[in-house]
Amino acid sequence: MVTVQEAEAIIRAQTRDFGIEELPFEQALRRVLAEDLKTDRDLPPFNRVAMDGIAVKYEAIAQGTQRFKIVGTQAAGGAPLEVQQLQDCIEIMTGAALPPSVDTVIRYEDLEIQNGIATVLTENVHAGQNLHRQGQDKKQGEVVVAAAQVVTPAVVSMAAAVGETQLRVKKLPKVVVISTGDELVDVEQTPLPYQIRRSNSYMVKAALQQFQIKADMLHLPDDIAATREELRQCLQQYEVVILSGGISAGKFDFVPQVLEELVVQKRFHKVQQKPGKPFWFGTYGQQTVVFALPGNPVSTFLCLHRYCLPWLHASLGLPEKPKLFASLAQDISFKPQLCYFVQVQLHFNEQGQLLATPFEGNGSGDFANLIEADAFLELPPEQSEYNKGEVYRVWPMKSLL
Ligand SMILES: Nc1nc2c(c(=O)[nH]1)N[C@H]1C(S)=C(S)[C@@H](COP(=O)(O)OP(=O)(O)OC[C@H]3O[C@@H](n4cnc5c(N)ncnc54)[C@H](O)[C@@H]3O)O[C@H]1N2
Ligand code: MOO
Repeated sequence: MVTVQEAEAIIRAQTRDFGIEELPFEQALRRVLAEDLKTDRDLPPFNRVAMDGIAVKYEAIAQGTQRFKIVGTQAAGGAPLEVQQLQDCIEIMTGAALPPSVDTVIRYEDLEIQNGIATVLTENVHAGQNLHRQGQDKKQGEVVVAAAQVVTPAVVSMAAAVGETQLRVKKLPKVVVISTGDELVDVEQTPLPYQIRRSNSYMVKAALQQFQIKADMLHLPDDIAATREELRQCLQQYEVVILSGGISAGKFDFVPQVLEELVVQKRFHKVQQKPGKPFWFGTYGQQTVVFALPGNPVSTFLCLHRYCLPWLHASLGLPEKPKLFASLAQDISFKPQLCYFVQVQLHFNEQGQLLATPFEGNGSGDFANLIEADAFLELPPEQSEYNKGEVYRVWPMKSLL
């Protein structure tokens, strides 16, 4: 049996690189960017008018001019107009490129316009106001989106703005998610009184969809020959195999034995933790990584979030996420010499501290509890009493805000 930290390090040492592919930027959402995006022009590319109103020479305002003759109107997208006289102005719209002959924009709310004359109603006009200056945000050639980050809607908009219509992104691995056990029926079927619906595999598949991975699904009956044959094929076809169930001490728990027969190299079996103690991890050649997760749904869920998703994150070239910590909101005791991943609900107090209130449920079969729990708090095995106010690492399963 390995410790949680050993398991983490062993898995981390098996980080893979799935390569790079090119995609139209509109299809790249939630993929991991594999190149820096640079601007082809300054941002903004010209002195951009930020308010609808008039554009004037500030010199006229400084000399006390309040009435300006309107000599033209410039819409956004229009070529810049010329303003020659000090008392002249143009009407100009948000998004227009400020002509070089003017330098200050006064918004309509501070004006009265009659018969082609704009009268300034405020004393409060500053040189260069209401402008978004050329290159103020980024200079031409500067990196606007660094590689190794997830493509978000903001990244898509930036790709569009700089004309990067094809993006280099990290390739996704081919993944199969496998459920095991004769008690499980597919979700379309009506279970007999002693059967249940498969749910783990859908949970794993859904978690992978966050990375845009479209995993295949497979179910294995409690039959050693079928398990062997199906796993043999999966090891050839997939880069990641995620199983749930069939790995502990039961008479039909064939998975570890079959994996070893198929020369999957066992990296560990059993982790000093609760839930998820029977977790099995191995590798097949250089290509395939096998996560055999315990079947109890909370155990599957914990192992997926604590080990598989961070491995995937690293394999896709994303930097490690900052560690999060929370303060226990009440005492809790746990006697076994195991790292206890206790389910908690989280909230921030008025001092901005993150507090974790244990929300334990009925053990690793109680996945209804996961709906209301926000996170797992990682309580180290050296202790059996954990006191209110002590700070521990927290693994959120939902957005914190
Ligand atoms: N004698 C021992 N028995 C058990 C031990 C042990 O150390 N000695 N460990 C227990 C622990 S801890 C866990 S966790 C489970 C893990 O067992 P398996 O990984 O072999 O999982 P199964 O026995 O196949 O299933 C356990 C449980 O989970 C349900 N399950 C499985 N797959 C799914 C799925 N896809 N969707 C929904 N539910 C699923 C299954 O029906 C069982 O109820 O073993 C303990 N036993
Ligand atoms: O570790 Mo098992 O996952 O406790 O139920």
